[in-house]
Amino acid sequence: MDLKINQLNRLKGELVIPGDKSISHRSIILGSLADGKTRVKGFLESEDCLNTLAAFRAMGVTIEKIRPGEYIIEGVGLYGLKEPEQVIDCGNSGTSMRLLAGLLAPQNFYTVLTGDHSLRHRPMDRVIEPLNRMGAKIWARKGKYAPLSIQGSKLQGINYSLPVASAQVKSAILLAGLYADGDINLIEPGLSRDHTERMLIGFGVDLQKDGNKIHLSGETEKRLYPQDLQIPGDISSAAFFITAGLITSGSEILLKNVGLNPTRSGFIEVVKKMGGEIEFLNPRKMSGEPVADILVKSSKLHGITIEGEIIPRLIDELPIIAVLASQAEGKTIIRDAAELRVKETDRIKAMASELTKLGVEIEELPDGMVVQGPARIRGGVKVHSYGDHRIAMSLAIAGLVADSEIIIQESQCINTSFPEFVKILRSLY
Ligand SMILES: O=C(O)C1=C[C@@H](OP(=O)(O)O)[C@@H](O)[C@H](O)C1
Ligand SMILES: C=C(OP(=O)(O)O)C(=O)O
Repeated sequence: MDLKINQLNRLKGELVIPGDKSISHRSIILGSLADGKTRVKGFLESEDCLNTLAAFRAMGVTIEKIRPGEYIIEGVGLYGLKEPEQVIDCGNSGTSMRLLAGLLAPQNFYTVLTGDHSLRHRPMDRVIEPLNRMGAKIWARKGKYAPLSIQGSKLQGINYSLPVASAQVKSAILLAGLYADGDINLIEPGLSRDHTERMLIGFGVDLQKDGNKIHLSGETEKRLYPQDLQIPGDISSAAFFITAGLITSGSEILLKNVGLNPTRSGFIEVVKKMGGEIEFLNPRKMSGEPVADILVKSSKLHGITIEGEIIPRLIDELPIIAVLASQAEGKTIIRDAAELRVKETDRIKAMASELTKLGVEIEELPDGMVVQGPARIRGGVKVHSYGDHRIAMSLAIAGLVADSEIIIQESQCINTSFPEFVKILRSLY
């Protein structure tokens, strides 16, 4: 489907950003494993999270929709999942596949996980390797790719230094660890999003975290207690509209209820460093996560260097940061972000090729990119999403400052993480 975007200035208004994708996945997983009813409000009804939800229904969990975004999960306890009759289809969602691989490895049944073309070409060996070391029996196409077949088995603990800062790998091991004989000791090379740790603790699991070290004892009997969860707005979705407010002239927008977990909010640090006018109102906590309303105004931005420990804390925001950089004075250099090459598409290559079509001077690095701003965005151009939701939305925001209409091809992938994106964008015209 083509998405047509026209120039837009003076963005005004109050936007409600939909629920966090990472937390929505985890609410279904942990709610299903708890003993009793968990109520979730603000659940993100995007394709990825609905795939996780469908997987648990297929494993015998009753999940009732009360109203949009509100669900009751009848948790079956750690040992109550049932063997699904069918292959589990994770669609486009790396989070679903990697977290489920960890959870399914210690069950007393057999499962097969598959996904769409993109997901079947993303590396799964990063979870298979540590899980098999714990005693899991997981087989993969070419040892690395989905479909994965998992024969549940008894697991041991593990001492493991993660080779990449990945919340999905960490979470897969912790979910497997709920069933393991022996301790789980993890060391992360850099801090990645810590929603799994916060939520496991919130559900009553005795987990210790000290900087980049995580300990889950194998001694204590594990049990998850049901919760009432309110999911904050997704900072990764908010980033598109924050950028829109910053780069269009005469704009002032308020984004309500945005999650500001420090392991996720590297994007905000980048905006401030580039000179963005951004304010935080009404700071509060929501289900153990820091949240605020964000006021953003059109700003004069300048280029910066983004590298090192901040990268995992803004990994999904790098495509939209490339757009932000295209409107900033001077050079923005992004390094240490080779992980972008193994997301839904190669996001370095995709942004470099599509922003070049729009007239931006952008150079691809093996682990990042260099963007020279400020660029005049060329109108009358067709760009491609590569089937990747974050590429599609980043290009749409670039279109707001284009000379004339641009067209984003294959834009339906936006439903992966942000089905309301186009509606919210149109409300600003
Ligand atoms: O755990 C999660 O919810 C996620 C972790 C990140 O992936 P990696 O763990 O591969 O870095 C991120 O890119 C993805 O969108 C969601
Ligand atoms: C990389 C992403 O998600 P996942 O890994 O779950 O497919 C994303 O949402 O940008």
